[in-house]
Amino acid sequence: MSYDLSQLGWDELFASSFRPYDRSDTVPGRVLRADRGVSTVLTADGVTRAGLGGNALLEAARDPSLLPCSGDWAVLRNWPDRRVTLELVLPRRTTLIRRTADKDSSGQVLAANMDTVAVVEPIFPEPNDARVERLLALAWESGADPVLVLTKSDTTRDPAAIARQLAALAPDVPVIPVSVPTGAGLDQLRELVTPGRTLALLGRSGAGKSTLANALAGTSVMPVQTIRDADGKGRHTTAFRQLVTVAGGGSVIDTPGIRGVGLLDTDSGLDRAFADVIELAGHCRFDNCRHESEPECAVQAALADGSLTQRRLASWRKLHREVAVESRRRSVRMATAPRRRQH
Ligand SMILES: Nc1nc2c(ncn2[C@@H]2O[C@H](COP(=O)(O)OP(=O)(O)OP(=O)(O)O)[C@@H](O)[C@H]2O)c(=O)[nH]1
Ligand SMILES: [Zn+2]
Repeated sequence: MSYDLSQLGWDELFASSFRPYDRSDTVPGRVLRADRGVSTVLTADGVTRAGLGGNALLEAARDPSLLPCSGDWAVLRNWPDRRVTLELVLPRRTTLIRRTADKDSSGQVLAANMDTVAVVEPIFPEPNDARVERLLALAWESGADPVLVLTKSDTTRDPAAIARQLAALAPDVPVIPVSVPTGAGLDQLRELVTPGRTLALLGRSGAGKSTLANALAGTSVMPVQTIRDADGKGRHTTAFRQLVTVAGGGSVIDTPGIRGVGLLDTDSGLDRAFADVIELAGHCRFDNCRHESEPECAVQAALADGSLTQRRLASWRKLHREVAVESRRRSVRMATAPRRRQH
């Protein structure tokens, strides 16, 4: 089998970062899934399983976020005994990364090198505004283009009305209601997985990510949970997660259904996700306006005329606080890390 890697997004830029490692016993490949220590990788010769090589282990010890993840392009090395090792993760162009509970961790990379991140939120049960805002901040932060996908649109009479409501929480983000059983909205998503393009799906467990990935891929390559709880929450039953190739080119990365996502310590994603609030704040009389009781505060004015909701402002403040706390934690970590290493 010979696979054309350009269908998966391999281009001149990735090729040039591979070149220094290009030897007779190395090949590039894209990570379909990464389990502890073993990655499933698609190369021009087909799918192969690779353990972590010495170099990759060293890199990961230095920075765990450099462990391979779905979507990574990597350097594989073929050994004379037919073993294959993953030696290096090539620099990522975009990275979907969340803060983990482990406070020493540099964050968990959920997916890499996607062009688009779909925040996947079900229409049934009711979409959760705060979750959508948080996931959109994470999606913006990744460097890829976000879209908001509202799944299970067949479960409500007027999905367009719900899409309009949610559009207010998603400035500059296309909102696409979809249904897998009826096929509604799927064509719009297919445009995001044309040859060379990668779409990552991000959303809570039961949101309908695997169902969507399967529908886009064209064949059922991932087991989908069949049990739907009475509350519509579903159960986390799928452990088999990966990047799937779409017939005709392109790929979809299905990320694990996540309960909570912590934001890391940068706020550029947050600023994009709350572009409406940032825009308003730019019109306040004082540069350092706290939007509380200052005179000529554009944010307070928007609250008064109803163009901004108290809920959204509170949500923005909450996420900002979270990022600030994480930022302080991180600087403390950085200050103490070298000392710790000496012991
Ligand atoms: N009616 C309807 N049900 C859907 C649709 N898409 C998904 N579902 C159902 O929603 C449930 C959850 O779908 P999954 O695709 O497993 O959700 P997931 O986001 O992958 O969940 P995790 O694997 O836990 O992360 C399943 O019972 C699906 O059959 C849809 O468009 N319409
Ligand atoms: Zn203000």
